[in-house]
Amino acid sequence: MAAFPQSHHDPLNILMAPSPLPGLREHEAAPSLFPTRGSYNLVHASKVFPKRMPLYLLKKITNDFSEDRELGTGAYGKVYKGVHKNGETIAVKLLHSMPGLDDKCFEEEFQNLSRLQHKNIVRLIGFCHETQREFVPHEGNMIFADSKRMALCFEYMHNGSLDKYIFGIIVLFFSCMISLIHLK
Ligand SMILES: Nc1ncnc2c1ncn2[C@@H]1O[C@H](COP(=O)(O)OP(=O)(O)OP(=O)(O)O)[C@@H](O)[C@H]1O
Repeated sequence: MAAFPQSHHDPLNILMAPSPLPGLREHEAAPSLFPTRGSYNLVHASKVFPKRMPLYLLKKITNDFSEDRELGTGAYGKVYKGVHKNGETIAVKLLHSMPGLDDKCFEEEFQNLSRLQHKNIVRLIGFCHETQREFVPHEGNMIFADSKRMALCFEYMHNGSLDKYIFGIIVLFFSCMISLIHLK
């Protein structure tokens, strides 16, 4: 049975988690993302299940996906540092719109990532899947069209990604080799 209810009327509903979330009793339902009183721990709350994060919130915490918040670029999109007003930090991967990345593909990827829970795997803590109406250039004119924004939010890794370490180790290895050759 699908973990998410499918709706043929509203494509955004395909990612809406039922309430209360599976495995939780009514009084244990995951708290809202938005802090209502005191500080709210984004990362802790998402230990229950990745949460829907509205686009406006992701824009707010990434300074509207500004360049100075870019952490890196992968095959599927850019990754931004999102800093919540309470100081919590997350990594927001804003997916490129690309052929083949439809709602079904996004949902499958989301389901797979949600199931991955291991201390050595960066944890998915939220997602965003929204359609906005906006002016876009089209054949020399500006037209009003639907634009889909999809993002995946992960725990922020303070030390960056493993590939930087591997690259660092390779550089260190070759510098040592060159020093040894010079000593000979
Ligand atoms: N959770 C994170 N915390 C901090 N930095 C991150 C995080 N995730 C990604 N990054 C940064 O963003 C860069 C791009 O990450 P991304 O996962 O998009 O691409 P990738 O690691 O090349 O994998 P792929 O393109 O296959 O998805 C990484 O190299 C890293 O520097």
